[in-house]
Amino acid sequence: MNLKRLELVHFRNYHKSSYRFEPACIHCFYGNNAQGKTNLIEAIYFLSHLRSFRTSHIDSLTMHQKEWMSLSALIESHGHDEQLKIVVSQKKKHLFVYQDPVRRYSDFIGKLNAILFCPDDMLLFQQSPRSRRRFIDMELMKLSHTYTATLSHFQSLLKQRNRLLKQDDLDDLLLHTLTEQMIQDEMVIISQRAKFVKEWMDQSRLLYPFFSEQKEKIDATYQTFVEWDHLQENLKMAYEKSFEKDKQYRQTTYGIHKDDIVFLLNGRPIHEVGSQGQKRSFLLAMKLGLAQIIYEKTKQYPILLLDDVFSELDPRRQKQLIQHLPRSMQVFITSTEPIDKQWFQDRSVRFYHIEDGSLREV
Ligand SMILES: Nc1ncnc2c1ncn2[C@@H]1O[C@H](COP(=O)(O)OP(=O)(O)OP(=O)(O)O)[C@@H](O)[C@H]1O
Repeated sequence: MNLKRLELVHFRNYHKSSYRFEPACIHCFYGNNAQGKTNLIEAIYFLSHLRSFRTSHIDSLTMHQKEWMSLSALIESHGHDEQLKIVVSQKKKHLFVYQDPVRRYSDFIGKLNAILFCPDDMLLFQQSPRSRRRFIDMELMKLSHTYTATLSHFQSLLKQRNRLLKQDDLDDLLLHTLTEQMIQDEMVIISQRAKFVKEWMDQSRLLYPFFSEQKEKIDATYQTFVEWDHLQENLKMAYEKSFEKDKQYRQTTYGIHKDDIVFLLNGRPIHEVGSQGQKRSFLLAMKLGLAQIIYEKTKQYPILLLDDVFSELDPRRQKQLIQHLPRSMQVFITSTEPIDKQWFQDRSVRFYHIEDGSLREV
């Protein structure tokens, strides 16, 4: 997959700019602090995920004193071009493919498939289970419409169930019907999440030795609230057991909305035992591993966004990262210093200087 053209209008500190990018090329952006490097990466990420990786306040993406912003992209996927556009106005997103409005987010997310690696990723190990579930869900949503539909159906059932549990004259029959339907969705979601984590780790494990000096073993497990064997019966039993507790607490106390992914270094949770360097190596292997499984599932690499990661990596890891970037993958890298051209060997690479929301090829 390639981003061939990007247009930003009133996006953060970009007034109105349009840029063309070479397919399968590494694009390096450098410039001083606060010039718009991360903003550019954020724009591409937003087109991919329909959300920012650094704010949940969508209005902060619009340039100060402006009423709206828009992002347009010409992408190439499996040899075909497609035009995507997002307009954000009064905190609402309006989506278009070519000129046609798109109503469902699921019909837009993942059309531009980008994966991001940024310094804040280190927080993934420490943050709440919710952010780890969200990470997995975003990736699965980009890969599967069935997953997106099932997850959204489950979330609406969960809301209904919680609303019901808050009522004084609780309808037991309705509660059981909703629970039955939730179990059906949960079976799909649990198996897809667990399968995805396994495949992801199988790839990441192969890449980890390139970024680590030691011979640690990395792994990740998907932890759900019931035992795996006889999943359906176990889910039923878990809900039956928790009915009274749910009624008492007036909310659904068990379910996949409490699941977690635990990342392990030599069998122990990495957030408890890992050094900063080990966590970075783990993340590098995870991000490139993710690109690899996306390639295996879709037969094309996603776009890789590397925001300010070079300042976090020692020269050996920087070099290993560049050398392990698949040749057909389009990459966008930001840094405060120009990156040494020799590191890219015979790879197609372009350099840009960013200043005050504007970029210039150098
Ligand atoms: N909504 C907005 N409207 C106008 N300017 C904005 C808006 N949001 C952020 N900015 C400006 O964008 C700039 C920050 O851009 P960005 O985060 O991309 O910096 P950067 O080049 O990645 O810097 P660093 O190297 O420090 O990470 C700041 O000057 C900030 O004031």
